[in-house]
Parts: sequence; C-alpha cells; structure tokens
Amino acid sequence: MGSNPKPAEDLMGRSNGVHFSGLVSRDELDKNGHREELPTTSALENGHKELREPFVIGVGGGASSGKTTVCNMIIEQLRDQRVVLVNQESFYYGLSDEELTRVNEYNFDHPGAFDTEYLLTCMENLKHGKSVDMPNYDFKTYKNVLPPRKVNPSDVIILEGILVFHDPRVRDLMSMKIFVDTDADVRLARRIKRDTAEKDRDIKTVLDQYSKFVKPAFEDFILPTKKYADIIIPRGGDNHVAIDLIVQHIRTKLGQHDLCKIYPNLYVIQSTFQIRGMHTIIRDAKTTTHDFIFYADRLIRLVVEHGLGILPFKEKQVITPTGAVYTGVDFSKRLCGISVIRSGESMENALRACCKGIKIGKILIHRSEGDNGQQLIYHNLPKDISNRHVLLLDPILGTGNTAVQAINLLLKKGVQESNIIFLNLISAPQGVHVVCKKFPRIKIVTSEIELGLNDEYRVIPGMGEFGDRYFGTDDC
Ligand SMILES: O=P(O)(O)OC[C@H]1O[C@H](OP(=O)(O)OP(=O)(O)O)[C@H](O)[C@@H]1O
Ligand SMILES: O=c1cc[nH]c(=O)[nH]1
Repeated sequence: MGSNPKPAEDLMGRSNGVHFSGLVSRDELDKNGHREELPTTSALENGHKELREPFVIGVGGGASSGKTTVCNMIIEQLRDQRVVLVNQESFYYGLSDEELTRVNEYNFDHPGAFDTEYLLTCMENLKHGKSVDMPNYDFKTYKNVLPPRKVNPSDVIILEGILVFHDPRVRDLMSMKIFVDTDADVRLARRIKRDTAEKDRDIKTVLDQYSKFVKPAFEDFILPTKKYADIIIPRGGDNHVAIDLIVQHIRTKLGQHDLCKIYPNLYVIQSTFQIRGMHTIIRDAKTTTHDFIFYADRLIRLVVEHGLGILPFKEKQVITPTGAVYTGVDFSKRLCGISVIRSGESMENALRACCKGIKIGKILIHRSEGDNGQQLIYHNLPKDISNRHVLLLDPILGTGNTAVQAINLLLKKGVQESNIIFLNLISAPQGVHVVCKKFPRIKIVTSEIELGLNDEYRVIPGMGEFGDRYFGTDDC
C-alpha cells in the first residue's frame, strides 16, 4: 500500500481520464485568501522548549464503526485536559463542477480523496505548539467553505478518520493508534440508518455506494492499516472497559510531564466545565470589563478557598443540636493576606469574604520591561507577620520575578517559607520552575497552568494585562 493518492479516475470509480483540475488545493486556498496566516505567537516559536509535546492519538477504522463515539468518550473522560479533535473529513478535497455532476460516482473512501499534505502540515504545526486554520469542508456542497476553523494547540490532539493510518508520515506523528473494529454488518446497518435519515438518501443509493466504494475501500485501504494500531477496540463505543484503559494510559503519559508531579507543593485546582467556561470568558479579548470582573472574581474565590483548604488544621469536636458529637476541624487562626499591588488587590475581597476580619498587607513591586527589572517600591505588612501563615495574592505568575521579590521580602520579615501559600489564577511553567526551585517549601495554588511566555514575557495564552482588564484601565 503506497501513500500516493491514486489518479483521479480511481476516485470517480472509472477510467475515463477525468482530472483533478477543478479541485481546490490548499495552495489555491492560500492564494485566494481563503486562509489566514498562521499566528506568529506560539510558545515554541518563542523558544520555550521545555513545553511538553502534545499527546497525539489516531482513531481509525471503517466508516460507521463508532470512531466518533470513541473520541467523544475519550474527550469526556479527559475533561480536565485541553483536548482538540481533528477530523480527517475536514481535509476532503472540494469537488470540481465536473465531479459534482456525477457525485455518486466519486469515491470518498479512497486515500486520494483527502488533502493529506495539508493534513500533515496542520498536524505538525499543532504538535509543535502552533495554532492552525483547519479547512471547513461542507458535506452539502462538497466544497471547502469559509471561514476556516481556527484550532489552538492542546495537551491532547485526537485525529479521527477512516484512513488516518494510511500515510506513514501521519502515523509517525501519533503517540497512540486506536483502530475501532466493528463488524461489517453493524457498520452497514448504521450507514443505512444514518444516510436514509440524515442525508435523505434511498436504500438503493446507499447500498450501491456501499458495494461500489465503501466495501472495496475498507478491504483495500482501511483494513490493511489495522496492523499499525497499538490498540484494537472491538464494538467501538460500547466497549467501556477499553476506553477506560485508554484514558488511564493517556493520563499516565501526560502525568510524566506534569508539573504537579515534579513539585508536590504545586496545587492546580481540579478543572470542571464550569471552571473551563469561566476561563474561556476571562481569556476572551472581547469580554467586557463587567464580565471580566464577574468571572475573575468567581475563579479567584475558588482559588482562595482551595488555598485555605491546605492550611494546617487541628481536630475539633462540637455538639450538634441533636446532642450528637461532630468531629471536625478548627480553622487556622494566625493568618494574613498580602496582595501584590495592583492585580493582587483584586483577590482581597474573596479572602475577606472567606476569612472574617483577616489582616491584609501590601507589597508594590515595579515590573519594568523585560524579565528581570523588578524593583521593590513599597510594602505595608502586619507587624507580627513572622507568626502568621501568609496567603500571598497575585493572579498572574509569569516569569516568577515579581513573586521572587515578594517572597524574599516575606522571608526577610521572618515568615517561614513553609507558611507561605501563593495564590494565582494562572501560572506559566517558567514561573512555577523559578519559584518552586528557589523556595521548595512554599505552596502555589493556581487554577490553570499556561503554555508558556512570549518574547515580551507575557503569559501565553494568558489573559492580557490582568490589572488593566480588571480595573478597567485598558483603554487609558
Ligand atoms: O511573574 P512576572 O513575570 O514577574 O509577572 C507577574 C506580575 O505581572 C503582573 O503585574 P503587572 O506588572 O502587570 O502590574 P499590575 O498588577 O499593576 O497591572 C502580575 O500581577 C504580577 O505581579
Ligand atoms: O501576561 C501577563 C504577564 C504579566 N502580567 C500580566 O498581567 N499578564
């Protein structure tokens, strides 16, 4: 089996010399302005090589074998990871006018029906941390339509399609290859049901297409790729045991690079769709100040509660109104908050709302351009700070230089390193490394770990200048 597309006549299921002349190639899309430039800002382009490579999963198998269900189940179970799904079908070549007149004779199950070169480019870019413009193939018009779908790099990339294991170059990008193996009669029954209900086709047309293209293509091109699979899932999405095992394996693989494994004092709050939703809003450049404050406050409250949750505790027993004994814990008493002016001040209200009457001090550090221009300008700290647990408040951990200055001051004032809990909304891996290496006993609590920093030491993807967005000074 070769990776070269067959000539056009095979795609049309005949040998009458029809050519691909009318097909829209990816290059033409470029020339016609159908595709935007790839963004230049990406973590890897900026040389942050310690970023982990995404885990690329290929999910192949015959048409209607249950690949989509398998992918959805994996995505659902990996909900705390960034996962992006790439469909091979998005890379169908658009049909020429000539081909459109005899669409029933076009072989959509042939490897040559896909623009594998562009698929490869997109996958390579995603794998190397770059965003891509995914083509938008329209199944009604059989054409590529605008706009393309912008896809950002993720921790996990799933490439799904009937022929994703056909080209060795695409296979080589995959960390795991899954073949969904479903009996031919089940696949045919599903196809008849789907095409008659959703595509308004009659049974005869469906069966004709099946015997002319789908079945031979399965035998000639799809089934032979089964041997490349690391895992073969019989019964597709019905096989919950297989999917649980796959997800566990992916988690283990991702965990090998997990900052939390390297630094046990780093706490990333457990993600939920609510938390992802709040992040989606505050990261969106179009979000209004009002909404930014609302959702940043919600997230900050979660981070603050999580931070309070790792304070030491003493056991305490109380008598409930029923006269029974309840064995619980007593809150830590000697606490204070220290906010890094000005973004850290956005976290004070949440801390006050959780800890009645808590003392809050402030530190002002001037962050000049670049990555090491920090200068301590002002501080106002509780006099007895050395006897307290300190919740250090700053929503952004970027290079870590501001945090290092702030923590050095706290240590100089006699605070024990192990009594400092640094609360962030988002943390760049670079900042985590800097802070955790220098102060191995402090604890960091954050709601998301970022991809990295750009050339200007801004967090990527980040949320821009937090202080300006929160305090409404971004138009000044
Ligand atoms: O880890 P670093 O690279 O040092 O960056 C993080 C610092 O940058 C932000 O403050 P900024 O200087 O934007 O000031 P602001 O809070 O007054 O807006 C943030 O609140 C941190 O204090
Ligand atoms: O991306 C960044 C970096 C530092 N401070 C911010 O507010 N945003």
